[in-house]
Amino acid sequence: MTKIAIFGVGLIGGSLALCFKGKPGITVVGHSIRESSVAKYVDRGVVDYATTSLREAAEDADFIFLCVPVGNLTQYVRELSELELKPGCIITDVGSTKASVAACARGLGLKGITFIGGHPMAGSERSGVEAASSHLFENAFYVLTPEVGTSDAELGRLTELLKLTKAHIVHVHPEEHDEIVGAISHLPHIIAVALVNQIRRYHASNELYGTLAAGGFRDITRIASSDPVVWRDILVNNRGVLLGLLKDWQEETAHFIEMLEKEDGEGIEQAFMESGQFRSQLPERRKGMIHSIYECYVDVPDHPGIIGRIATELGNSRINLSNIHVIESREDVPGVLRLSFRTQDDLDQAVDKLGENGFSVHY
Ligand SMILES: NC(=O)c1ccc[n+]([C@@H]2O[C@H](COP(=O)([O-])OP(=O)(O)OC[C@H]3O[C@@H](n4cnc5c(N)ncnc54)[C@H](O)[C@@H]3O)[C@@H](O)[C@H]2O)c1
Ligand SMILES: O=C(O)C(=O)C[C@]1(C(=O)O)C=C[C@@H](O)C=C1
Repeated sequence: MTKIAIFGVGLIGGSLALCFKGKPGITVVGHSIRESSVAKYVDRGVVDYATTSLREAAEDADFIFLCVPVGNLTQYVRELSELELKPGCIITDVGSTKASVAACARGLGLKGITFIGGHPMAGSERSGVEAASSHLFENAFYVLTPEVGTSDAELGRLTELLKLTKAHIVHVHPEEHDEIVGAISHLPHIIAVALVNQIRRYHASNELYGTLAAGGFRDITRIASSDPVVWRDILVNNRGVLLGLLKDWQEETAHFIEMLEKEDGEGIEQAFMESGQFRSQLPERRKGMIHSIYECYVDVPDHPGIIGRIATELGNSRINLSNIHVIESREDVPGVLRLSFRTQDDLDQAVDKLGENGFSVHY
């Protein structure tokens, strides 16, 4: 029996657990520091069993996945290195930064066990085990950061196991990872949050800002709803890289200020042309968990029963709703529901159906 221990069964840990659980010869144990979380992991059927005991989860595990916020990773690697782990045990992590955890493991000079850093390039603005999905990693890239001394056999064992995620494994050096992922993931999160907070301030004196915010604003700001603690840790951990990237970002915005001051329409056109060309060349991710792509928003009067009514309308028409999320439910404003579907067809049918039933639906 292969025992896999998952520390932190949230969005990423829970999704990995779902990829492994129920596969022949595999037992998945979840670890949390909180009793209530342990019960939740088991209730939701994400793991075979769960415990708050670090020792019980780790001691006879073949693989240990650290899926806690980046700020807690090195502490776990240190604590695990002090335990009597199963010989050949592989410890890996899923943290969004790689240099610090790799340096920590390297510094410990682990004997009889191996640390291989990891980072699945898939996720969501949602968090917690409630958001976990066995499809999250399908067709995504999954970075591993093996060291010079990592044996091919150990790397092969982890790679073989990760086939269950249906992700594509790539090997990247930890420092190079942090530079690149800083640019394509961490910087965009900062920009999204800064933009939303800028508009939030304008909205405070005129609510039309929020009311009129449409597709463009929503498209660029989805990730501004990401988990504050997870992102605090990522940004603080990768601050060296990010400070450099933010200086470059200031240059980008300064360039726009200059073009606007000079009424340089040609320059603006050129900037849009170049960005559009580059973006269209990016490889398209044929995502397994496509539900987040097919979404619409429904304005709903704030009264009980409306979610049930919408779900029933769609169910009666055999339209498969994959997720429903209440975005705003204060008493003094109309609520907004975000409905997610797995296919464009389901989305189109839902928009028609809800429109026919008098709901105000928008993308
Ligand atoms: N969210 C994403 O899109 C994404 C994508 C790839 C990798 N990651 C990385 O995955 C890791 C987990 O992120 P997530 O999005 O699954 O977050 P999450 O909040 O959904 O899950 C985090 C888990 O860690 C536990 N936890 C929180 N604080 C803890 C602490 N102090 N000690 C022990 N456990 C603690 C939580 O109970 C939860 O089970 C992070 O390192 C993150 O950088 C996130
Ligand atoms: O799709 C999202 O919501 C994500 O934020 C996923 C995302 C990203 O920025 O692409 C976020 C953090 C990760 O470490 C990897 C992937």
